[in-house]
Amino acid sequence: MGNLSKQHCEACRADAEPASQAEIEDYRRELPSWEILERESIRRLERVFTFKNFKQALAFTNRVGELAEEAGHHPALLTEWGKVTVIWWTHAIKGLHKNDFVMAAKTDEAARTDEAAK
Ligand SMILES: C[C@H](O)[C@H](O)[C@H]1CNC2=NC(N)=NC(=O)C2=N1
Repeated sequence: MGNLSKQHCEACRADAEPASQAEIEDYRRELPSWEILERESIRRLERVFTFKNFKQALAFTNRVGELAEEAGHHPALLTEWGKVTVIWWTHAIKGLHKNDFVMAAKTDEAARTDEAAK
């Protein structure tokens, strides 16, 4: 297990460097369940978490929302019955920054300590 989840987000600035391909490959070794998808010409990190019901999915959504507020870095969250889709990207650079990988690792950690998440 690496240390991405223990790191902190830097301020999101429009002139921030996007993650390089080599960095992305390196970070993804710690994030095997995340996919990189391109939507509307923006690369994003996406993972689906599953739950037994809507209530557990909503509780996890709120936990991820708290992490986002603590970090000042915010995901797209789609809460459905038994399922939460979490998508990270950096609005300021319309792409992937190290912050997104740090937040994906924090999301995984939240799921690991959440009995209900699969
Ligand atoms: C002012 C405020 O910190 C910025 O607008 C932050 C808020 N949260 C953010 N979240 C994400 N994912 N990308 C950003 O560029 C971003 N910018």
